[in-house]
Amino acid sequence: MIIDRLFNEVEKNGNVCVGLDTHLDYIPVNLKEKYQDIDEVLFKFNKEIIDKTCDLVPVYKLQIAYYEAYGIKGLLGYKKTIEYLRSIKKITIGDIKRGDISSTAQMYAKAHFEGEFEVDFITLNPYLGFDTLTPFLKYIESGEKGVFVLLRTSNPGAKDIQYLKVSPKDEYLYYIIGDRLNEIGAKYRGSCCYSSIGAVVGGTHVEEAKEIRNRYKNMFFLIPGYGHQGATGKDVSLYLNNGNGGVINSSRGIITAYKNYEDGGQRFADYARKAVLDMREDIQSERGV
Ligand SMILES: O=c1ccn([C@@H]2O[C@H](COP(=O)(O)O)[C@@H](O)[C@H]2O)c(=O)[nH]1
Repeated sequence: MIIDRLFNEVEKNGNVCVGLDTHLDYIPVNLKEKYQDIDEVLFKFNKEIIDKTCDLVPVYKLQIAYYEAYGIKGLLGYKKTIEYLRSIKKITIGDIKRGDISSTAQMYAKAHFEGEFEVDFITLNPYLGFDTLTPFLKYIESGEKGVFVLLRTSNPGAKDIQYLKVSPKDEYLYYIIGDRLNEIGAKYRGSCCYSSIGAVVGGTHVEEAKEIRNRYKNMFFLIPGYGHQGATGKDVSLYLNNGNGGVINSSRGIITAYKNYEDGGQRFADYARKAVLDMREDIQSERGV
């Protein structure tokens, strides 16, 4: 199952998920000058970062907005990147945050679990209701695909809706979501004991971390918020379980790390590697590894 593959990759390579949120402003001028087409610029930048980090990380996440924003050529850059990652057997997360009525969700599933934009995991937004997840289940059942559903996000506005107290137990709304996902996900657990239905849990809020980790023992977490949004190794470690059970995303903190160095433009991929190594150490030091 895909979740067992991810679990094993984490055992081998640690928890860092490199976020390829590739804005053209993040790409050094010297690289942009070499290629005419946007898809090539995006892909070449991503490829250099992937080649320099793939022995250190279990998974890559591409936030699709960064590619959609550049139109057809941008999406071609997305396609080339995920194809490359899959060709070197790295696990891919398409951060697409979709969620719609089931007839439309069926087409989202086809779009991102088959064909030109095929990835291993996608992110979903459950706020239209749990029936919106149904079209994805046949892919999850095949063992080849998984999803991360938004549970409690990393942004300050998470408090606006996700923290509303809801009857009958007067608990935060995100627990209602989590409990139901846990039930649905029980059918799709791998031998690692985690389900291929995982959750997105922002690492920036720590007060409820222990409760969330304990309550959802069989749920694998995608944890954004490290670095640029302020979460530290200590914060994100609260969402792990013996060093596994989650991957921690950093996008700007890794792909723009080169901007802190004078020779960064020439060596952006080396500095991305350094940022991954520093992040791994920061997380592992919390476990005393
Ligand atoms: O709660 C959430 C869910 C998703 N994200 C995504 O993660 C990355 C974070 O980027 P950084 O540059 O490391 O801040 C980005 O793709 C978001 O869309 C999130 O931040 N929080």
